[in-house]
Amino acid sequence: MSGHTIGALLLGGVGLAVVVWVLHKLGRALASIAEALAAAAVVFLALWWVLRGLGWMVKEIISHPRTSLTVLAVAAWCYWIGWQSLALGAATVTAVLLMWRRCHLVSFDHWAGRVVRSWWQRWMVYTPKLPGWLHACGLSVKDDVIPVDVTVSLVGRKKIVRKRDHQSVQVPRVRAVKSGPSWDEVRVELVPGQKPEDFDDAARALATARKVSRCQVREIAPNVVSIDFQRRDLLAAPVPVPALGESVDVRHAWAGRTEYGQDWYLPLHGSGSHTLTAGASGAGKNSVMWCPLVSIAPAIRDGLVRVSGIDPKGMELAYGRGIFHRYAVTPKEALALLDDLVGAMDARKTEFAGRVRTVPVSTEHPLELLEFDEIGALTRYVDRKTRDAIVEKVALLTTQGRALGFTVRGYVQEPTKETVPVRELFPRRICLRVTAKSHVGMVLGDQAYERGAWANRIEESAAGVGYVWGEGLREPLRVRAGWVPDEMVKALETYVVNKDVVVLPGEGVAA
Ligand SMILES: Nc1ncnc2c1ncn2[C@@H]1O[C@H](COP(=O)(O)OP(=O)(O)OP(=O)(O)O)[C@@H](O)[C@H]1O
Repeated sequence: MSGHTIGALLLGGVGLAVVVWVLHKLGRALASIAEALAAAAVVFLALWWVLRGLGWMVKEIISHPRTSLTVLAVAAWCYWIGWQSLALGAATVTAVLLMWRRCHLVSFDHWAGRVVRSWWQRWMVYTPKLPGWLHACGLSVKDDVIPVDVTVSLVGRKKIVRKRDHQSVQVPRVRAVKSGPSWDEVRVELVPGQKPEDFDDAARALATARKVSRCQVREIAPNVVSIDFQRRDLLAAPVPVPALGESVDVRHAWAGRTEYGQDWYLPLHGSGSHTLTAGASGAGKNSVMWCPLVSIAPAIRDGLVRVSGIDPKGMELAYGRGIFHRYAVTPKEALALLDDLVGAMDARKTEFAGRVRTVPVSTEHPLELLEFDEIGALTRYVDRKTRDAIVEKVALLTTQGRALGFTVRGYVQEPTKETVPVRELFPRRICLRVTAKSHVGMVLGDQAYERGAWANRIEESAAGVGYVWGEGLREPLRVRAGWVPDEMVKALETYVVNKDVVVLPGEGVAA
């Protein structure tokens, strides 16, 4: 080998060593850059997820403040004070709530029960299950435009893929759930492409999906409907009049049952005793009239309560004619009866003025109870002079009668101002089944319908069912008057008229 070749080989070897060394350095520099980039990506991703998590938490706290704050409070309590005291506190609160529920079910349900139940129904029933039910009942909107995925490869080629198996489906979102004693009101927000009528058509299918007997749909706003499910109905069957005792409280006469399955009482004397009951034909107005009379039967027989009846149809009260101390059918007779009552009231006023503030009920000064059936027939459909006189007398009795022991109970089919001009003078109103939504407001006042008094939706088969509102009731209360069959009216008459009869009308009469 010549010296020239050896020199070239040596030079080549050195050159290769330099190249390897440069590559080695380059590799190490690239590796540390890649490492730094990877570390930065990990930090960035972690930060991104933390921020997303925080954003989600803030959103949840704002949109569900009660649930989130409860969870936070429980977690904080467990962390700072310990779970034992939390368990003890929870047990104490539960015991207090149970006692409250036992002592006063209606106020418990209004302030606590329905809040917890609404929360439970929303998160355990409607939020997880309603989307599936809506979808199954055809109340979802499918996005028929097939999604297109665009992929850009490294070499710049665009690849278009149409996925047929991932069609998106939009389902109405649950906005709020309000759970009453019998009904759940679930407000949902419609998605574009839907209209409230679609929900009306699917109401029966939705009831089946929820496994309840009834479902109704109400339009709340152009894009919000309330889907109402009836969970249970304690007033589905007629309410029999229970066996009543000899002791009677005319301020607290048994009248039927409430939707909570509790007894419903009406005052026939004192504050809030003048009562107007509205209901379409066959709504059960007569059971609202007869039932409290049955429960105060001993007081009627003993002369502590004197019942007068105005019966324009000449049928209903005539069936228990013997119960009534005064009785009128024609407008002329009605006016004479009212004149007599107003005269008695004036006499009592003269006798007691300045001596007592409320006349005590006694046999000398009995509670005068006027049952005015079909009040509209005499305050609208008679000649003007008689009508004005009747309206004037009823107004006198309702405005001055309370403290003097005079109570008026009127019954009307059509509760408009023209039919019952003295409507506002009755402090207590009962709305049985009516034919128009507007009648609910006329009887129970503004907002009654919005707050759940859906008297226009009561079925014809549910005679005696109605709503009461006001007088300390925060929400309209669904009630059903006790069912008084004809035999019981006759038994009441016999008991009142014949002093030898010892069997109370509520006993031994099949309901
Ligand atoms: N509380 C009740 N429970 C069950 N069924 C009832 C009740 N009240 C009434 N009914 C049924 O409804 C029918 C009609 O009732 P009711 O005569 O009281 O109606 P109404 O409102 O007075 O009608 P109208 O104004 O036409 O006289 C009764 O014959 C009875 O079959």
